[in-house]
Amino acid sequence: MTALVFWQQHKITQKQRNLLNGHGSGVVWFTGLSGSGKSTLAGALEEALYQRQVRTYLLDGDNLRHGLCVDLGFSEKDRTESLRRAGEVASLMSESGLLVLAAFVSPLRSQREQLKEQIGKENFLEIHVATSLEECERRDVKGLYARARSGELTGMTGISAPYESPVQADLRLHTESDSMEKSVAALLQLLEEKGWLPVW
Ligand SMILES: Nc1ncnc2c1ncn2[C@@H]1O[C@H](COP(=O)(O)OS(=O)(=O)O)[C@@H](OP(=O)(O)O)[C@H]1O
Ligand SMILES: Nc1ncnc2c1ncn2[C@@H]1O[C@H](COP(=O)(O)OP(=O)(O)O)[C@@H](O)[C@H]1O
Repeated sequence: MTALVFWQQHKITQKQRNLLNGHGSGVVWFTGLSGSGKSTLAGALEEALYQRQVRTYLLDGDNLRHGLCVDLGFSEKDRTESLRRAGEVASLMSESGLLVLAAFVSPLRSQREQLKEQIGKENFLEIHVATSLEECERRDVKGLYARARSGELTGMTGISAPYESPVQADLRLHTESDSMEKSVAALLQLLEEKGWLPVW
């Protein structure tokens, strides 16, 4: 069958937008159990970047599920589709020149590999928020673990659905031993090494 849609190559590139902004762009992808600290750390990093005059956007799984992914649940198939959509949005935002922070459980290695492919390895940093299940359950920020233990909630990541830790994350954060400030400093250093921060 002959193709019906064609890729339109436009003139202004990501690199040119980066030059205009004075900083690089890409996707900083936070993965970890519910309650591990993804949103908190991504939010703290975004504040630090704002102070450095870096243009950002924070994509949060919980928020996207109110709109773009409202039709999807938490089966493996639905999670994979939700992550694919989030990956497309993150990729477009990164191309547009933003430094995108993405906070999603993204539980399976195959899903994260897919995201890396979709977004492009050079535009992607994988951050593992490596908080133990015991600690996430102790925090139980949203009461989901209690509901999962009582049997009211099925398919809860870490309890009745799998979480596969990254083997080679670009950075692993330990919220049980390290302060938020220390984690944000490590993230900023990684972004500096990647060349995404302003040079001034
Ligand atoms: N079964 C189950 N498992 C895990 N999480 C659940 C579940 N049901 C609802 N929630 C809430 O949904 C948030 C995770 O959404 P994500 O889009 O990040 O998940 S995923 O990447 O598609 O796995 C997650 O947000 P965070 O706690 O911020 O991780 C929960 O608030
Ligand atoms: N060092 C730390 N870094 C990040 N979060 C921490 C830390 N210590 C305690 N917390 C707490 O852990 C909880 C993490 O919740 P949240 O950021 O919503 O996690 P997630 O987005 O992964 O579900 C918050 O209540 C936060 O205050």
